[in-house]
Amino acid sequence: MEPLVGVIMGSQSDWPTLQHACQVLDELCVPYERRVVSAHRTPDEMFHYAEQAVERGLKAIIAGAGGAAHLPGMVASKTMLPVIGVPIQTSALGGLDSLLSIVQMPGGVPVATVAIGKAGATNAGLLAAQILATNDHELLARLEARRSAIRETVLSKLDPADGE
Ligand SMILES: Nc1c(C(=O)O)ncn1[C@@H]1O[C@H](COP(=O)(O)O)[C@@H](O)[C@H]1O
Repeated sequence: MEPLVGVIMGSQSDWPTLQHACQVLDELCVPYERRVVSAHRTPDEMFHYAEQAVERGLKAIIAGAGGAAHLPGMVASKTMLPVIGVPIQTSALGGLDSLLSIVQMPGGVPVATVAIGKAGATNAGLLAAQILATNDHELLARLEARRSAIRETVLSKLDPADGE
């Protein structure tokens, strides 16, 4: 199946975080591709990737980067696809550097920014799936089932001291 979501990251070292977005897409049977591409280290390839994304059939891009995290914003500047930015946790500044680099886009070029790290990557996968589900009833049903399962888990553990 042709990929509908592009999962890109500034470095292979971001994979432990971005794999959580891919796990969600796998779980929901959303076809995706994954690739390392960097605004800083491979700028020409990054522009090419962003420029070709629509005509290659992608519907959303998840872009993770750490530190001076320019990748999501630069990709967003070169495509009309929705771009979801995932801030990578960093050892120097805890990921606040990544978060602020991604979230503070100038008006006119949006990046949908999620939380730092694993939970953010998971939500990025879900958000991409929810965008696709606006046009896919079966995917919507899978998302609803996943949400119901979360609800059931919480309801089954209402007493926080259960199991002590
Ligand atoms: N923020 C960016 C960009 C970019 O924004 O284009 N390219 C790489 N990086 C980040 O550099 C960090 C360290 O990378 P290395 O581990 O390869 O040194 C990674 O978190 C990556 O996302």
